[in-house]
Amino acid sequence: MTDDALDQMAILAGALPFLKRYDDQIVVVKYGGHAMGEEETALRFGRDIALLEQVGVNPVVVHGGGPQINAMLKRLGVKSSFVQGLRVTDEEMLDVVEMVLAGPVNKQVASAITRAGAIAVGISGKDGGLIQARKLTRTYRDPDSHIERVLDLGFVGEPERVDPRVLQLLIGADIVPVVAPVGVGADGQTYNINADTVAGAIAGALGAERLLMLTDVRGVLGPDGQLIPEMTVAEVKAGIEAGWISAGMIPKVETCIYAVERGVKGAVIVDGRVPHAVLLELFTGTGAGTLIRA
Ligand SMILES: Nc1ncnc2c1ncn2[C@@H]1O[C@H](COP(=O)(O)OP(=O)(O)O)[C@@H](O)[C@H]1O
Ligand SMILES: CC(=O)N[C@@H](CCC(=O)OP(=O)(O)O)C(=O)O
Repeated sequence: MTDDALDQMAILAGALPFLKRYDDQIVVVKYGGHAMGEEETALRFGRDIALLEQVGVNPVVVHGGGPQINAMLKRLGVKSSFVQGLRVTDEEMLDVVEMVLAGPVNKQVASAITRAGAIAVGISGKDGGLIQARKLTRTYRDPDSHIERVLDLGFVGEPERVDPRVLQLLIGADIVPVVAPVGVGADGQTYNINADTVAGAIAGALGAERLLMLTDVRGVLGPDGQLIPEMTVAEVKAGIEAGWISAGMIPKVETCIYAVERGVKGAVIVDGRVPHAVLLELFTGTGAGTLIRA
């Protein structure tokens, strides 16, 4: 038995009460591009997801791939920019984003899970009408004129409607769905959507028991830099207002709020760099990151 399998066994040894709680429940796991790291990290993640499936949980994986898109853009010599944490996406950029997310990244994640003994199928939000999207409209206040202006990020979208039937079919057949965050408009236009947002929308539409957001920080850190194990929606909103929750953490906590307000029992931000982060979060009493509840 490998060290990794022994670690999994050790976590499962005390997990009986938690196994009952999550039996046949849906757990949506957002696997961020930063958490993916080297091939061995992806394989270890795949083994944890396969184990969840094998012990009776129904995992659904939504992956990102920001750093992987950046690497491909570098190879192609294409420059990219972000506004409010979102990639400005023109037609050329959209081609690269879809190619990378729905291509190698999606297949690498699905194949890591399948190699570990479960069956995983990779799809994008365009398959089976999963994510009907619309162009994202955001406004910002011009700091000089104080006039409210519309932000144009090109083909960046937001989910308008999630049709979970394709996911339910796969889950019903004991297949782990692996979703790339690309959606399609009513007119057939493809949209690039932030993976956190897609994970929240899918967790809400499926009535998931838990949403786990795997990233490369320990969770939400307070003003003193200490990890906060549990927060209410009101406390999160106060943290954003006060400014100590900022940058890339904002879409993450906003996604968690969105999900818990739609009935997801708990949304957690977890450090995906920690070996077996998913198992530790679900199957140990203390959890590993920041739990956000209604
Ligand atoms: N209060 C906070 N606690 C933890 N991280 C925070 C906080 N405020 C801002 N951040 C930033 O948010 C980042 C996580 O978001 P991001 O890099 O977009 O993750 P991912 O690539 O996994 O989607 C952290 O690396 C950190 O720099
Ligand atoms: C609109 C937008 O910004 N889309 C993201 C989609 C991938 C993503 O969200 O990846 P991570 O979770 O690894 O950050 C992008 O183009 O990078």
